[in-house]
Amino acid sequence: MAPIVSSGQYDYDLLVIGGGSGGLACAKEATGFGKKVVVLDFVIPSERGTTWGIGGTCVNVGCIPKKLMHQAALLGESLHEARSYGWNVPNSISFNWESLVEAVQNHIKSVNWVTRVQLRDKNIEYVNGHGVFEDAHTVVAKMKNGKERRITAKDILIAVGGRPHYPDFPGCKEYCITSDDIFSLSTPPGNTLVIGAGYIGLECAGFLRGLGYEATVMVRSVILRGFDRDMVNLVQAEMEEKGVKFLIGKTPTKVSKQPNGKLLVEWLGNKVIEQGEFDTVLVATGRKALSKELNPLAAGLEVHPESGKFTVNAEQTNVPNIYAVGDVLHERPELTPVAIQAGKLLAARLYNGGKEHMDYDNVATTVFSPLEYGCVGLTEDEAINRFTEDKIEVYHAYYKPTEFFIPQKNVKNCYLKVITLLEAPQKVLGMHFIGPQAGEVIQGYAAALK
Ligand SMILES: Cc1cc2nc3c(=O)[nH]c(=O)nc-3n(C[C@H](O)[C@H](O)[C@H](O)COP(=O)(O)OP(=O)(O)OC[C@H]3O[C@@H](n4cnc5c(N)ncnc54)[C@H](O)[C@@H]3O)c2cc1C
Ligand SMILES: NC(=O)c1ccc[n+]([C@@H]2O[C@H](COP(=O)([O-])OP(=O)(O)OC[C@H]3O[C@@H](n4cnc5c(N)ncnc54)[C@H](O)[C@@H]3O)[C@@H](O)[C@H]2O)c1
Repeated sequence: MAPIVSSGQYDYDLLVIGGGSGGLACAKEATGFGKKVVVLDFVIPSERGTTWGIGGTCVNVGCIPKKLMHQAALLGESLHEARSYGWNVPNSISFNWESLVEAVQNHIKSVNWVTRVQLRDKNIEYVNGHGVFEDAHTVVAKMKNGKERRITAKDILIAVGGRPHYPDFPGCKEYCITSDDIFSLSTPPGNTLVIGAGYIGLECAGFLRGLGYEATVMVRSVILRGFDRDMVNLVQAEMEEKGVKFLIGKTPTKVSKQPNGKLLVEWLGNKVIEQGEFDTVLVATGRKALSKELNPLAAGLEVHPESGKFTVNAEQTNVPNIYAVGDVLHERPELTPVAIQAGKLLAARLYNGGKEHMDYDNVATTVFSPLEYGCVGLTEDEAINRFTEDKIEVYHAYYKPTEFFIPQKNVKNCYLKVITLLEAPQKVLGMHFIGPQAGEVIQGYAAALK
């Protein structure tokens, strides 16, 4: 392919900071419209020293390894169930953590490699450097070997995502791991305490238990804040039946290492300090945007004082030639399809006369708990608050997967809840589904709410 030349006074038409879901989607689309594009991607090692290749959070330390470990746990469950379907499964089935990590990491490396090939094929320049603003059209890429490169561009896209947040208590950064480390952990995690009861906390505790490890979730206030309460209760019930323990209303205060190598965790519960011993402590207390590391002031960029994220209007920041997509946006869902769609639509609007804007409402999402919970639209409480109770109708259905009966699996946590609006325009306001493959199923309904 002939090299693409930039159309103006700058080195590039578009400079993308962050080679993750949103940045790569926008870069690939823009180059398809004949624009000269450069992508900067750089991973600062985690507190434990973990690092990874191009592709961002989803590919390296997010959706992909998480989904693979979730699948490994489901397979273990199926192996045991297979006996009741006539399979002669030996009594001593064993699991090897190191083999799983190797398989997962090999898959990630293949995705990293394919991404680099795609960038080369599409004539997108990839710079493995950490981008820092010098002014609104100039970014300095700082390489691992200390070298620097000044790059100018007409448009700049910020797609730097975020990294795990560490709560402030003694021993946290020193002894705890995060989702950045779990998928490449070289030794089995053993008895694990997961601090935080959001998506990551429940998903990690779920697959660790499924792989045979003791797993405890420490919950500061509520499990899965913002999700439908009836459904969350079912997710919790299912996880407890599978052996996950929940410590509710507890806040961690200290982690220290014992002479035997175990981690002693202290927490505040019922006004007294309680404690427990674990092999691994995984912190999953939300994520922090990597916006301040960009030196945003140098470009005149404003960040939200509380979230530290960028507030945008149609993905445009307060500086007209600088845009942002993905996890770095204030009050937008931190989800891969959201980052990808926003990046693609932005490129189409900037470089191909596109008119379509990103719709951040009614985004389908799934919590990959052992029994998956997929949902789209409003929760029952949100629907009542918005429309009042007499204007909505809520349909409840227990769903009994036939395949659960032979191995005598509990069917009572499989559930479907649909919330509808009775008055015009009479529509579905929310759909919530817990059951096998809920993640795949619910995606198909996202469009139904439009
Ligand atoms: C454990 C886990 C599981 C998840 N599971 C799901 C899921 O099942 N489904 C789902 O939809 N979402 C999931 N997510 C969320 C999803 O991964 C993110 O929403 C998505 O990756 C955000 O994309 P992004 O482009 O905004 O940023 P990212 O994918 O995070 O990419 C940003 C990139 O920019 C790089 N970077 C940062 N600063 C700079 C800089 N100054 N210069 C150069 N490069 C820089 C980063 O190192 C990174 O490579 C999960 C997240 C985690 C942590
Ligand atoms: N399946 C998916 O789509 C998926 C999976 C994983 C992550 N994600 C995305 O990544 C984002 C981050 O996930 P997450 O689980 O880290 O965040 P989250 O915001 O979902 O949950 C954070 C949890 O930590 C708790 N917490 C916060 N500070 C604490 C403290 N100091 N002590 C104790 N508990 C504390 C919160 O109460 C909450 O329960 C999510 O918002 C989601 O958008 C999506």
